[in-house]
Amino acid sequence: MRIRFTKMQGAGNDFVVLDETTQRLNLTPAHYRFLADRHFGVGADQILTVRPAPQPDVDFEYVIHNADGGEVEQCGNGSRCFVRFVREQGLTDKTTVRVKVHGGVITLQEMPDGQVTVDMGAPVFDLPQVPFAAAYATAVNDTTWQLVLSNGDAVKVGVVSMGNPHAVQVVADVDTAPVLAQGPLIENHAAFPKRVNAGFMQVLSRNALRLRVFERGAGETLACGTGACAAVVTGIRWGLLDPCVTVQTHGGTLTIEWQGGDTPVRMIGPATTVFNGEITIPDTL
Ligand SMILES: N[C@@H](CCC[C@H](N)C(=O)O)C(=O)O
Repeated sequence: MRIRFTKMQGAGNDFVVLDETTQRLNLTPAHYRFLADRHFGVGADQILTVRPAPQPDVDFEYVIHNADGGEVEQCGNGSRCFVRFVREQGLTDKTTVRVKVHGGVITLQEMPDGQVTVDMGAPVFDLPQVPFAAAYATAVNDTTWQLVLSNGDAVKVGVVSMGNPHAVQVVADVDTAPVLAQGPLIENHAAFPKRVNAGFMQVLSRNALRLRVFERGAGETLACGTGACAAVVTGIRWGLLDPCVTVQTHGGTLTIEWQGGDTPVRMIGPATTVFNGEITIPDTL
């Protein structure tokens, strides 16, 4: 099967974007893994598939698959690339677009300077909704949990859903933080029945932090948009951050705003088309 795709990136978190607005491609998890493969396919952290609106109050739906082929609920950097894609491909001329993803409905706005602003909705702390199984952790206080990892490390995390699950910890220095050692152990910890994205944040000031995220189903990425939202929300709850924070990642900078409570998290960041292409998916997959 030969398919067209667009390669995009947002702060270095990279995507293969597929257009299913007129016809379904009927791809399998093996096909998504092939597209994401950096040696045999195109290479991407996630595959984004754009579909027609499934309900009257949105403009489109898009579906997210991680590099491991699993379908997930939300993708912050991907959502900015999604809106750039539908505008560049002539699928809409709106600058404000509402889209349904598995994790809810989000609103995106392309700004005159090319940045994209996303209303990510309110963070969810209700443990069953994250989902988080508290029986496998120890409560430190109302907003902090201690997890014991299978290598014996004990880590203190904030747990939040931004449509997808996140566990965030504070580290002294992201450059030396044990992201690759602890990331997979946190991702697969029994407290997270759907696995989790593991964030490591270094607080620089009340308005700036550095962040690395070991993503569920993708490993460490250059940036994670929902991870940036989760880190800022956690830092605000812990009294470390003010409502507007610059998040520095290995792939670029995002601005995250949250006024607390049930208010939505706002994310501002870049979205770039890298190239358009065609690829043959082997029949053997
Ligand atoms: N890179 C994304 C998050 C993609 C999904 C995540 N790996 C998950 O499994 O929830 C972002 O920018 O938010």
